[in-house]
Amino acid sequence: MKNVVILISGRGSNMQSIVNAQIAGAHIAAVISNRPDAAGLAWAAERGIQTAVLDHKQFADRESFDGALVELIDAYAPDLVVLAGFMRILTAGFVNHYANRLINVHPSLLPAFTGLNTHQRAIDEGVKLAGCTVHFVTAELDHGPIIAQAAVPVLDQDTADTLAARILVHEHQLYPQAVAWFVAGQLRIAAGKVSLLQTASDQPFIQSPTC
Ligand SMILES: Nc1nc2c(c(=O)[nH]1)N[C@@H](CN(C=O)c1ccc(C(=O)N[C@@H](CCC(=O)O)C(=O)O)cc1)CN2
Ligand SMILES: NCC(=O)N[C@@H]1O[C@H](COP(=O)([O-])[O-])[C@@H](O)[C@H]1O
Repeated sequence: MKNVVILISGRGSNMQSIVNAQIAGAHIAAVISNRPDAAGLAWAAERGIQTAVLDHKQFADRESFDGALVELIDAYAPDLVVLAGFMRILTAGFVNHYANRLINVHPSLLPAFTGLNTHQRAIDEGVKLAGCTVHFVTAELDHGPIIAQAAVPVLDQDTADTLAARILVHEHQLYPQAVAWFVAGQLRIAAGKVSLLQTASDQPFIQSPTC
């Protein structure tokens, strides 16, 4: 079994999709939040998953928070650390400690729209395709090697909320799949690019815009 630690900051819907996927070979060792009021904590605890809070506001700076977060996470002997709606920029020290075993889901088709407020920015720019990206995390924000993406059409009448809701459906499919590939040892990183080692049991994973 591979130990998976999931970091959240709020409702944790992506964490829930990963837990509900019951991924073969994955043990959800803990759900950790930087926010004491994160709704995902109660959801996880109700299902017997260990939870913890490390409030970033209790620390003088990023480095001290990240150092304490590493200590907390490492207590669960993680093979994989999953950022699922985790809303803190992590220091290079943290990212390097979990090199090639730290992933994130970002609500845009990276490299477009790094950072926050991605859906409103996509609408404001008039793009016709938006979506989500699962990637390995590097020190440079939202620029790590891409594992998988899902594209979603932007409709004329879309608001940030309607677009977010449509993309979230795909996040909830893409992220558990990416975790399953990692746990199965099917992901390889070379020269900043991720390749998927297919296995006989794999369904062809079609990554194409949904129209
Ligand atoms: N070093 C890295 N840290 C993080 C990455 C990354 O790729 N490299 N991904 C992010 C996730 N993320 C987008 O997917 C993201 C999260 C948070 C922020 C941000 O600006 N956070 C602010 C606080 C915002 C808030 O509390 O609401 C901050 O940290 O000052 C941008 C992008 C996770 N970390
Ligand atoms: N930059 C990070 C970021 O914006 N992540 C986004 O937060 C939303 C809530 O996630 P959740 O429902 O899993 O908590 C998700 O759409 C996720 O892509």
